[in-house]
Amino acid sequence: MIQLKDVSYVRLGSPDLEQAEQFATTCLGLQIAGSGKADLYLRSDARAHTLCYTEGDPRRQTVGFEVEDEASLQDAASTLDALGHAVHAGTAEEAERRKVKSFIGFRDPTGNHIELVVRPERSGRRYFASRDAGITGFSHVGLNSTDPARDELFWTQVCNARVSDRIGDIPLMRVNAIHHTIALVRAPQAGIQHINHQVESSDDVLRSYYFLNDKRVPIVFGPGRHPTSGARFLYFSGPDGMIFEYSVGVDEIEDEATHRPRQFGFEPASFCMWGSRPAGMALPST
Ligand SMILES: CC(C)c1ccc(C(=O)O)c(O)c1O
Ligand SMILES: [Fe+2]
Repeated sequence: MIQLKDVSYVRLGSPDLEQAEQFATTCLGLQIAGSGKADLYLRSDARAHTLCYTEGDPRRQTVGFEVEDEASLQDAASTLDALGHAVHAGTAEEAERRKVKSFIGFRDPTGNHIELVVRPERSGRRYFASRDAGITGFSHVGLNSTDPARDELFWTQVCNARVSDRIGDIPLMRVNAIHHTIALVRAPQAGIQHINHQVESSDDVLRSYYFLNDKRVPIVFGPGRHPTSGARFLYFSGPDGMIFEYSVGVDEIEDEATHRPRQFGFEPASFCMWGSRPAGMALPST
């Protein structure tokens, strides 16, 4: 069984790196960590980078997850290969571009590009962004799924993710004590459904609501509170239609052995207990 330790980074293709940089620094509140020929690296926490915009097709979206060590990576490659997933062994140059020691790439059953990485770089410098959004770190992703039940089996039985809760057929899955690191949301094709950063306080969520409104950044859901993780949240859209979420107060699963996933109905109250309705996200709004 593959053991995922944490989500590590997201790589997003973008035709306009300048626009991506502008949004990431002045709206989202990330810090530029450097740039390569066609790459823009951004930080949100102690890691060297957690988001990389790379010049190109915005449909090219990848999520990286950390595994323990080189032996675990090789085991993962064999497991995936045996299950019929084409596995790409990252070259030294590709690993350098990802600021990791080594990695493999494959697609999940929906076709999402996933990378497993060993020894992602950390930074000796403190994360310090020019816009103070209160970000404490990159925390989870929503992944599109053409068949959430099938993909849940892949993530739980092959990658050792555990379901913390379900909303309709959306599983919220953890890979460590944090309530969820991956959510699978039904969609017609592969892609990243949203990217979550944790912020320090509810004040940060509400401050950003007014700040982003002022900047004419489309707010697509919230401010609100998820009954599942308990987090207060705000979703807004960025370059190439990518949805970003700030949230604070995500539960931790205290007892791994006894936790039983709760089933919530596929209805607005299961996504927000305050009555906020999603607009511009493919979620139930009535
Ligand atoms: C996939 C959706 C929109 C969702 C639902 C619940 C939570 C949570 O409990 O924190 C999320 O973070 C979500 O993104
Ligand atoms: Fe989320």
